[in-house]
Amino acid sequence: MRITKLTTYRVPPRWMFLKIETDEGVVGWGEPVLEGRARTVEAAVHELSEYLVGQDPSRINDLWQVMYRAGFYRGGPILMSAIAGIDQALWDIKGKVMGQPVYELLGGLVRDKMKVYSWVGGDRPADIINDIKRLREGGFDTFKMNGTEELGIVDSARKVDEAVARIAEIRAAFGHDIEFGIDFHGRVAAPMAKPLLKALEPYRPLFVEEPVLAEQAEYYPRLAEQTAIPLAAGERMFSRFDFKRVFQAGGIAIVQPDLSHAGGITECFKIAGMAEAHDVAFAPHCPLGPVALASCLAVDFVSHNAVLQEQSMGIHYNKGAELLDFVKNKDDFRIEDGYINPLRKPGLGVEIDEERVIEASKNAPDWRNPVWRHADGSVAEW
Ligand SMILES: O=C(O)C(=O)C[C@@H](O)[C@H](O)CO
Ligand SMILES: [Mg+2]
Repeated sequence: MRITKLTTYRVPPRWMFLKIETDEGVVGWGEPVLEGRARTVEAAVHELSEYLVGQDPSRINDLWQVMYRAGFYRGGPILMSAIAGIDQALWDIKGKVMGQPVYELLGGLVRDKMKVYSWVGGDRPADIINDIKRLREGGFDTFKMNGTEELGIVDSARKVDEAVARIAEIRAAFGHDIEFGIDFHGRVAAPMAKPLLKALEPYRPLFVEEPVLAEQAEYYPRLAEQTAIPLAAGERMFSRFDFKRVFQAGGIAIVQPDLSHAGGITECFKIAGMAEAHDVAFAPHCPLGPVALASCLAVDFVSHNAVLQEQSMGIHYNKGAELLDFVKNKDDFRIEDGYINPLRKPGLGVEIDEERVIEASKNAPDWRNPVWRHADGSVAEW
């Protein structure tokens, strides 16, 4: 079998699908995308296709190493997102050729179902209580929300109190009948992470995500020393080589690589293993589409330390399309009592509605995250 063609489709809300075709008619789908930089990743995918067309798609490990190493420069969000989507599509092809779901090719199930969580509250954490009430009716009991709005490198006790008040309100409304992670989303600088974590401590969130920006990872062990709240990070780390420093330094209790940003299934399966060796939980980041989610699940179902899976149903970013709009086998993604079952069809287990993808790709938006500014006009982390 040989790879014959790579086709990319940018689609709403902010995703991109990759179709890899072969000379034997087997097709694989991937989701190479970096939110807000879809066209850049698209260019990277087509540059990398020079290594792929004419090659045997079954040699995923060799193709991965060529894509990672042969271009001299490596790593980072763009190249690793491009490699990620290509890797996903190659695993999809391999599973279809062998008539097996990807998790079988990785050694089989370690669990019967996977716990998922849902976002509440949007960019500016508001209306969280009603969101939680609505989603609980759908069987969810685990959530994630933004912890703050814009926050200065050093900011007021009032801002800290506002952030904490929202969390206190949730605990007052639901007690510990629900669990939630608080995403600092890179908005909190090191000087404010300390007081904010301290003030949140009494409410015992399930985790605090990106307590500081990934480029400030040296603060993770220091912050972990001062708080019992499990710290989580990973969506802005892109390979084993980024994560190894975090494992060596300690401080992170949950790693959250994104299967569409961190080199795909081949790379994230290895990251999950590194995490397990360090007694760190694995909870892939996935605010994206169905192929990204299916790729996460393929690794979740073979990783003992996989604990939680993000999924984007109803997420505030999904304007113009929802998680399963481009999927034919929607039922396979059913969430019951906050859990999702393995996707048992061969490959990644996603049946893409190609006609719908092609139609939607004709006027795909160039999604961008907002540019936030502080009161003084300086750029604020979004
Ligand atoms: O889902 C999360 O945890 C996020 O922090 C969302 C963020 O990654 C946006 O997708 C960036 O555009
Ligand atoms: Mg996040």
